[in-house]
Amino acid sequence: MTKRILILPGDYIGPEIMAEAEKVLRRVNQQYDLELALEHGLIGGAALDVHGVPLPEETLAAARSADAILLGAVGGPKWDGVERELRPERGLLAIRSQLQLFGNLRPAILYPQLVEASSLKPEVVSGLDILIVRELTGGIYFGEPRGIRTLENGERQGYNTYVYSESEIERIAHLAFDLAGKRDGRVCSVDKSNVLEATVLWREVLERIAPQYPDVELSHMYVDNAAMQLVRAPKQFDVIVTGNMFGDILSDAAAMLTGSIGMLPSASLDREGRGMYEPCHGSAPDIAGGGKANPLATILSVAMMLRYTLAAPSAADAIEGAVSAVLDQGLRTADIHSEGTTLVDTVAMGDAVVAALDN
Ligand SMILES: NC(=O)c1ccc[n+]([C@@H]2O[C@H](COP(=O)([O-])OP(=O)(O)OC[C@H]3O[C@@H](n4cnc5c(N)ncnc54)[C@H](O)[C@@H]3O)[C@@H](O)[C@H]2O)c1
Ligand SMILES: CC(C)[C@H](C(=O)O)[C@@H](O)C(=O)O
Ligand SMILES: [Mg+2]
Repeated sequence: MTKRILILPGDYIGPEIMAEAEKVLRRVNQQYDLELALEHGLIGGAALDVHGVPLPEETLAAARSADAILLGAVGGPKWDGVERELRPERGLLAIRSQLQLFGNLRPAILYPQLVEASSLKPEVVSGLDILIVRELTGGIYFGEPRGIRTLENGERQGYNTYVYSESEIERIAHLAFDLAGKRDGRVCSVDKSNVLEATVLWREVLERIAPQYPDVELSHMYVDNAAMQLVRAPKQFDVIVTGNMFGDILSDAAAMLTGSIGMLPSASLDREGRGMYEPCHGSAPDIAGGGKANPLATILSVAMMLRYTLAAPSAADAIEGAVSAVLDQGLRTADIHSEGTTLVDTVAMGDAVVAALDN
C-alpha cells in the first residue's frame, strides 16, 4: 500500500540538505519497493513569505494525513523582525505540539571514521553511542502564561512557565525505559530537582515507573553536572531522558562529540510511533547557499524514519551503511573535514551516498 511522506524543506540550508536526503529516499524507495509517495509543503519562513503564517492550515492537514514527515530546518535573520507569534520557529513548535510528537530521539553516535573531527580526544569519544530522549511538547517551551509585560514601574519583564504534568512525564519515561531495554539498559534522567519543582515531580515520576522495568537501571543527574559529564566522559551514558529545554541544549553539546552538528539526526514520535524526522541542527544561515552544509544528519534522519515509522529496517540499514561507506572513502563536508580527507560540497556528498547505495 502506498505510504505518503510529507517533505518540509524549510529555510536557508533546509532546501539544500533536503534535496540530498530526497535523492537518497527516492533511491531506497526504488531499491526496496517501498511504495512511498513524496509530497512537499511549506513551513517556517518559507510558509510565512507565501501564506503569512509559519504553519499554514494546508501544511498541518497534509502533516496529519501523512504517514511520516521529513523536515529540514526553519528560521533565520530574514524573519528576525517579524512579530513573535509569527516567527518561523513557532511553526515548528506548533507542528510538534499539534501532532503530539512528544518523544524526541536524538542519537549521538560517533562514526569511527570521524574520530579526528570530534572536538574531544579519541580515547574519550571513540565508540560513543548515546541516545538523548528529549520531551518535546511540554515544559518551559509551552507553559502558560508566557509573554513580555510592562510592570507598574514601567519596566518590561519577560516570563515563561516551566510546567510538567504527571501524564507528560509518564509517557516520556516509558519511552525512555522501553528504548533503554533494547540497548544497554541504563537510563540517566537529567533534571534540576535541587531547584525547580517541575523537575522534583519529574524525578518522583521516573522513580515510580522504574520498577516496571526491572532490567533497566535508573540514575539521576542534575543538568549542570550532565553538561559537564557529557564533555568529560560521555561514554558513561546509555540513554539520557530529560525535559524539552535541557534536551535541546544537551543534544547540541552531544553533537560536537560526534564531529559536527551536521551528523545528528532525530525522530519525533507520537504515542503510535508516527513521526516527524529532522536533523538536530538549524537553518545555518551563515553557510546557506554555498554548498557547505553537511546533508548527513538529514540523510540519517531518513534512515530513522524508515526504521521507526515505516517498518523498513533493511532500507534504514542500507542508508546507514552507505553513510559509513562515503566516510570510508574519505569524503567530508567542511564541518567534518580534517587533514588527509577529501573536501566535498553538499551535492557531492548526497551523490556519493546514492552511489554507495548502488554498490
Ligand atoms: N529544527 C530547526 O528547524 C532548528 C534547529 C535549530 C535552530 N533553528 C533555527 O536556525 C537558525 C540558526 O540558528 P543557529 O545558528 O543558532 O543554529 P544552527 O544549528 O543553524 O547553526 C549553528 C552552527 O552550526 C553550523 N551548522 C548547522 N548545521 C550544519 C550542517 N548541516 N552542516 C554544516 N554546518 C552546520 C552552522 O553553520 C552554524 O555555524 C535560527 O533561526 C534558529 O532558530 C532551527
Ligand atoms: C528552532 C527551535 C524551536 C528548536 C528547539 O528549540 O526545539 C531547535 O533548536 C531544535 O533543537 O529542534
Ligand atoms: Mg536545538
